Amino acid sequence: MDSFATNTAVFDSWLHRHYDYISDDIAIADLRDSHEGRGLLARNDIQKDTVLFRLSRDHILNIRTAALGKLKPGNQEVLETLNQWEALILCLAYEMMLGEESQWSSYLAVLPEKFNSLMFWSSEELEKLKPSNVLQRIGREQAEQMHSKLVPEYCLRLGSKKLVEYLTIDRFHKVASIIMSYSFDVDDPEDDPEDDPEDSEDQEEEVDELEQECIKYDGYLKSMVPLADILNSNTNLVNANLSYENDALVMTATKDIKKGEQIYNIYGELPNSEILRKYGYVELPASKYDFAELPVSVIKQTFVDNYLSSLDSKIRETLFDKTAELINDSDYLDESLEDLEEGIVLDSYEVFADADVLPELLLLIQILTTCYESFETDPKWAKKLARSRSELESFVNRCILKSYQLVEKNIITNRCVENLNKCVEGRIAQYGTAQNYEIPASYRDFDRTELASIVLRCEVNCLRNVLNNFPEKYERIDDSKLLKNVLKRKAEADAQKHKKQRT
Ligand SMILES: C[S@@+](CC[C@H](N)C(=O)[O-])C[C@H]1O[C@@H](n2cnc3c(N)ncnc32)[C@H](O)[C@@H]1O
Repeated sequence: MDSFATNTAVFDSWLHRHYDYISDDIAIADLRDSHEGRGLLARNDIQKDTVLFRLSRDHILNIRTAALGKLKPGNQEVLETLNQWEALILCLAYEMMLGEESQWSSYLAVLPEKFNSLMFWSSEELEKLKPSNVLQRIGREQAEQMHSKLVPEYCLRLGSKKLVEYLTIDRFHKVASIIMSYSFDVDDPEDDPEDDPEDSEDQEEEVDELEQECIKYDGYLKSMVPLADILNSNTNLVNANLSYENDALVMTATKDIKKGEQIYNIYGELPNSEILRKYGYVELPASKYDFAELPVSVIKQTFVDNYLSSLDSKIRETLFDKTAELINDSDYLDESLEDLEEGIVLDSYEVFADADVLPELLLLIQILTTCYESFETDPKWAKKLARSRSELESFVNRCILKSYQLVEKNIITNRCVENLNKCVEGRIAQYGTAQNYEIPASYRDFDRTELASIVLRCEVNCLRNVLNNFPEKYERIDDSKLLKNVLKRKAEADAQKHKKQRT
């Protein structure tokens, strides 16, 4: 037996000694051949709704059960002032430091030592993921800040000098990555809703944002759940679900499962970029929840490049920035779109594989199209607007109003669709050769270049979907009527001016 198999066997016997119930129809399997590490397989046919295993809350690892929480009186309270990540990192690192002495040593032995998640990619490797926005979500700096907050101060407050030495930055990244890919957010049975500051108006103002970020007020505990975390994930093949009962956690089959089939959980409705970032693998041929992102910078470039070519590029950029700022500050949109707290001008817009274009993206493009088609009718006037905020404001507000009234009724103009497509094409062009990468049909031991190419190609597919399958629910109309409407006042003012000049 190699150490992989020995560790599995020791873990399996630990599970059978400690857990309330484990069905004989499931077994931990060695899936290294298909590059999935360990996983859970069905040994016999399993019917939908069958309980696969049940484990008591005493055997999950979190601040309430971990040795660090019991090391000295008051540790529970100190841990509760931290956020979920900080507290569980300290608790899990402490168990790892204890090694054989840890109550979870058989479990710790089956946790990974090597990682493919993005935190462990070099900067050259990360370059291969350009232009995906996933690069903005790696969080190395935040992790380093967290490390300097916890080590040495909190290790010492919790009474462990040894943990200061043990928890080097490299170990910290490993422990954090294990938590990222293995932990569950389990409701906290000890949570007293009365303690929740959001429920008490008097307390609400006293508790500042930082304090609210601590475990005390969360109502759940980030926890390591042995066996539940042996399940691999598949957004398309998911056939099991973990539910939380009062004193136990229960894994149940959500579909009929055939003998020999793998039992899959789902780690979240995540696109391949996020699956790679957090878990270090990708799904083939795609995740059910894939999306790409259309940055507002691409929208700006598209409008700046395609309109008002007779004006200086600086003026064109200023005009876009001011127009976008006015759309962002619009009181009318604020009131009309109560659900959209952040407004419609975002840093980027998610473009999903199999869903409609986000309504806020469509509305933004329709408003910009109405503004820019109007500007194009009189570039000199547009140049003047770039300098006069009040004049630009009243015109942009008119475009907002008229565009909103259309989009609200699922009507958009032909030019709006053209502009949306140009923005999407502009984004696709940023993917360079990844546009044509062929996603392999089956899993093999992908290197990081291949993993990056798969993520990029999945994003391109989402973008192409907009070009090829624009939702039919939108009626398309010619732009002329809308333009005439928004330009009515300008036309009247222009006519007045001409009249004056003639007399
Ligand atoms: C919660 S663990 C699942 C158990 C894990 N396979 C193990 O051997 O410990 C999550 C990790 O499993 C692997 N994994 C999960 N689902 C996978 C899949 N569909 N394909 C490949 N690897 C997967 C990834 O390495 C991921 O970081």
